Amino acid sequence: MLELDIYKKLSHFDLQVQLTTEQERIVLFGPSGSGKTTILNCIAGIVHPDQGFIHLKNQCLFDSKQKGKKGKSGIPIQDRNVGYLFQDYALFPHMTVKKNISYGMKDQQLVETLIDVVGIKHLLEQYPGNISGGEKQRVALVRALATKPNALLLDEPFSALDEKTRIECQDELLRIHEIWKIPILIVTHDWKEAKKLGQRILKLDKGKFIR
Ligand SMILES: Nc1ncnc2c1ncn2[C@@H]1O[C@H](COP(=O)(O)OP(=O)(O)OP(=O)(O)O)[C@@H](O)[C@H]1O
Repeated sequence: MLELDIYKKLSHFDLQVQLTTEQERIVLFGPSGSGKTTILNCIAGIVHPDQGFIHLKNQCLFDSKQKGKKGKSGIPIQDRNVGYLFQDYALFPHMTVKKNISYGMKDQQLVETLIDVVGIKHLLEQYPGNISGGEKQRVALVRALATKPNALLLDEPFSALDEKTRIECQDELLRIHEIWKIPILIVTHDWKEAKKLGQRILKLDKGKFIR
């Protein structure tokens, strides 16, 4: 379960959102600069809310009411158990696909299942520089999940891909979520993608959810 209630002063407006979910795929949809990435960054621990709390699976990631570190910056990024997938893949270029995936891997059996579901077995010995954008994004997805996160954050994960590859990656994400039920937050600008992937779509404008 993911539960958050956060407030953060941004340059042009205040971000103020509340969200509770068990294991849904939630799409954050809104214009550029409305605060979508900041919400994901707060959950991941890259930026810190000014006030509020974030709880994930019985763990308090951040709580401004608590004294000390947890009240200021929350628990460190590496201890949050959150998978984060960016638009630009962020694979380690000097490591093979296999090494990239093994980095931080917690469950070998699960990783082997994911490699099968996503269909990247033939790429394991390749380096990121030698594989296509769609392949990189599949590898990055498996790598994000290999750490067995309690939640998955996807920031415009498929926007750089061509239509066909995008649809394939979306389908793979849906398949993965079927076998592995965790909260997934997806940022997208594509309404078609939002409707396909989101079990709930939250529209954001100037830091607030709107109807
Ligand atoms: N740490 C910060 N402190 C103050 N303001 C910030 C901070 N991070 C981002 N902002 C501002 O907050 C607003 C929201 O940024 P954010 O990146 O969350 O938007 P977004 O909805 O993800 O946009 P896009 O769709 O273009 O990626 C922007 O106006 C940005 O300049």
